Amino acid sequence: MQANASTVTSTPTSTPAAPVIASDTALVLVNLGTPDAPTAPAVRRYLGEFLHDRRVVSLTRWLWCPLLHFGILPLRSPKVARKYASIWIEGEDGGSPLAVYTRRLARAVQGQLPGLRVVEAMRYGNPSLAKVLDGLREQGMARALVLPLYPQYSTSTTASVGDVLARGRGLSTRMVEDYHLDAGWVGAVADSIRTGRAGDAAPSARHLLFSFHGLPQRFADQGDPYPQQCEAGARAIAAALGLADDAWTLAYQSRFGREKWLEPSTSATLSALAARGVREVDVVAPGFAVDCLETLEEVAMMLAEDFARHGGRLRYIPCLNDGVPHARALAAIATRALERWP
Ligand SMILES: C=CC1=C(C)c2cc3[nH]c(cc4nc(cc5[nH]c(cc1n2)c(C)c5CCC(=O)O)C(CCC(=O)O)=C4C)c(C)c3C=C
Ligand SMILES: [Fe+2]
Ligand SMILES: [Fe+2]
Repeated sequence: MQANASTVTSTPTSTPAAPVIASDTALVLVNLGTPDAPTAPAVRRYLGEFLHDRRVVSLTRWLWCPLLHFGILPLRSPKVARKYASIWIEGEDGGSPLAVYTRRLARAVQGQLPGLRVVEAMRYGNPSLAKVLDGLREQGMARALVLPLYPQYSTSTTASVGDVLARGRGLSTRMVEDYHLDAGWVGAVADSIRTGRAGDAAPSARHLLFSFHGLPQRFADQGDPYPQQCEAGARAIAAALGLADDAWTLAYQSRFGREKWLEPSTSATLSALAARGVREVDVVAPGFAVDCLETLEEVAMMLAEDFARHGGRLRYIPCLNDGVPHARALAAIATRALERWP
């Protein structure tokens, strides 16, 4: 079988999904990946794989490998492991939130698409995308529609998933490139914000901060469409909520390393809002399909504590996770992509 990796961009439509029945086709939901345990060795394994990807860090290996192996991995892994421990989900179906919610989301999407095999995979760590594709081929599947759980396209994330597909795994593959303006997804995020604000006396009196994962500015300078897609998506969600321009702000979080990253940063934006006398802020993170270290620990814990020190109250609005609106939106995106795949 000839491997064939090509791409599909999601169109902004809310057409309901017609039932898909395809016994030789699988839908693979791919997320970034996460450690298998909240321990320094497990975090080191995961970060080691992630930070060796040239799509993520393109520095020459002569410079980067010594920095990574003798500085970043030994110093960062124990610190980050403690952060994971603070958000780890206990129990039989437990684990890192990113893994748990991705697993549950795949089950929820499977519930929406009974005629199709739906599986989850991770770009780094387990279950590895390459192994999942090999397993599907061994089970007799001929085609895999790959849906990276990144609403906005970036070379550091989406294109890196494409790299795995381009290596060829004996399956015919297609990838959904982005869905930042998909009407079903925009509506689901807007509804989650409405739900978060449901009990408020004056829901739109609170400021809404869209916090997206950041990226080195260099990526944007080289043509990565990520910031434009974050802006367009946030504008569409704000419009769906009927928010005035001064009722919301967009910012970027999770800076890593010394390079200049996209601005403004979420933490500087919160300080500026506090300085302006804004005391009530809702933070939503529509770049993250499911809750993870960057939302639960960085935003809902650390940034909320910082904002409280400024006298404010930060309310974190959870990601869409494994909720039915999310599963429906992704199922509709996948269905339309399959309809365009003869
Ligand atoms: C140069 C480094 C990084 C780039 C570029 C980057 C882009 C990027 N990342 C996400 C989504 C996630 N990142 C997560 C964790 C994370 N990200 C980086 C670095 C870069 N990310 C690091 C080092 C880490 C690990 C944590 C840490 O050490 O601080 C996660 C959470 C994973 C989890 O286990 O919960 C997500 C999700 C996007 C969408 C993106 C580009 C747009
Ligand atoms: Fe190395
Ligand atoms: Fe990241």
